[in-house]
Amino acid sequence: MEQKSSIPHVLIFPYPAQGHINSMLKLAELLCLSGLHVTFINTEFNYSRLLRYTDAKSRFGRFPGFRFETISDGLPEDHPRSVGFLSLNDMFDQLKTVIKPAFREMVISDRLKSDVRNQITCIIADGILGFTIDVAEELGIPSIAFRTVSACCVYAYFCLPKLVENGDIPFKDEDMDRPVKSVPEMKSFLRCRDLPSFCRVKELNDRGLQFVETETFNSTRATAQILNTFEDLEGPVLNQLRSYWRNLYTIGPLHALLKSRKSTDSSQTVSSNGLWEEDRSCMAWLDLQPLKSVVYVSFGSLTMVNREQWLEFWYGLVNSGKRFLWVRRPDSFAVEEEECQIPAELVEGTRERGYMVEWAPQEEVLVHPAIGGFLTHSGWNSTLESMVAGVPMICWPHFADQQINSRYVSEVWKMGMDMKDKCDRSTVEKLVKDMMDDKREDLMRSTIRVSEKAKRSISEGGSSFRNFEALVDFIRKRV
Ligand SMILES: O=c1ccn([C@@H]2O[C@H](COP(=O)(O)OP(=O)(O)O[C@H]3O[C@H](CO)[C@@H](O)[C@H](O)[C@H]3O)[C@@H](O)[C@H]2O)c(=O)[nH]1
Ligand SMILES: C[C@H]1CC[C@@H]2C(C(=O)O)=CO[C@@H](O)[C@@H]21
Repeated sequence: MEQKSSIPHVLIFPYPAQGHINSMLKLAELLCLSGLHVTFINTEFNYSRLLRYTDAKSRFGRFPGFRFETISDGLPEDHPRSVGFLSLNDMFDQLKTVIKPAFREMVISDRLKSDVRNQITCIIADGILGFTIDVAEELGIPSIAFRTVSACCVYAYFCLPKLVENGDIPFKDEDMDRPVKSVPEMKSFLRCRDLPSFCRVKELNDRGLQFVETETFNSTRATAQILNTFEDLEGPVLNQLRSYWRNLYTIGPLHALLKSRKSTDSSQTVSSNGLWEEDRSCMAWLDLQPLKSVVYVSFGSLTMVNREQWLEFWYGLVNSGKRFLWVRRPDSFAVEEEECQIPAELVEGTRERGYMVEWAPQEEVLVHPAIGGFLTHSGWNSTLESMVAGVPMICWPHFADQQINSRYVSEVWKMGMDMKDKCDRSTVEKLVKDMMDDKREDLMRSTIRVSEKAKRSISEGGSSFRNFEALVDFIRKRV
């Protein structure tokens, strides 16, 4: 049996939003399976939802060296948190004024150590929570910045000074199709509209832009960095990133790495880390649908859709004549559903070929044999999940990294179509038909290629498999 004093104790702290908690919980589980002790911090608000809607407590309960801890985000219970842009700024405020001091106090005190666990030996925090690096430095322990977005997005942020110097941003004109030349690796395909949404500003002092730029450059101060991606997918950009981040571990797709590690343990299946209640009835509905016949529609955990957009998507899906499974989060509508008169043809088309849920077991849905395509907002987790499942995509990016992810999906990985900045029923209908019929053969060829590469990366001997082992080694050597 390993001595307590030699077991690393890792503190994991995600930005308090679904897309970040998800991948960092996967990492936590992988580290526990490797025998490390882990403390995982959530905000009280997110932790109570995680307990309500998932089996996280019992799943992690089987690791004696694992603990959940919570910090208040200081916001009232009914605050929308990260949903919508205004509330994003509220969260940025809370990070500075409430979360940062609470985090420091928790880590500096001896509270996290016990008879069976060391004091914290390493902090793995979200790559946009730079204050955690200061705390690690104060304690004299290593800090690892885990940026949960794509490498191509992070690289675009590192190019921000060049984008400003060359006059690419702030946007002066409205020509969103203007090619962007300041990111050398992307100059053959990157347009203004493909830059991460935080670049869509008229003033350089925009809060969101300053936040992502500051945090990106701050992350170079961490002892090491993690990305949920793989070498075969983003190789050229990763080479560039390594001039900023000398200790970069690419260990994705994390959900697939975890699944493969757990499949050697017979008691395990895919587990949810969702902050909404999963409606599993859609799995039974999928079981009744023909092979590859269903379009899965989901815009992640933060996207807001207005009434007009919602109706255009709905008409486009119904008019395509294809079957669809649509996730409509209860908090994703700017209007109350009762206020909307639903046209009879939509009700009828949905009854015949559609199914709607408020939150789905997405990882399981995407690998279901009935799924033929994914209409997605291009959040990074969804993109990776679709890649591994070998499902082509129609991308409708909403904000942040999604604008550049969707460009890579269509122009570089060629596993989908990008409908950014458009939302009309005829475009939706055409792209659904393209994905499911007219352009399917070509799309599937590259989709399968990417999927195979992803699976190879997490299999024994693959780059992410080896990098994860190296990461565990790195953490062990620093106890
Ligand atoms: O019904 C659903 C819908 C989603 N999910 C899961 O929720 C996660 C959503 O993550 P993601 O696709 O990354 O979208 P967001 O929730 O929007 O994620 C935020 O965080 C990501 C990681 O930083 C960024 O890439 C996104 O742009 C940002 O919006 C995925 O794992 C999905 O499997 C479900 O389980 N059920
Ligand atoms: C809350 C948003 C600010 C930036 C974050 C992000 C990132 O660049 O790491 C991606 O998606 C959003 O969830 C985050």
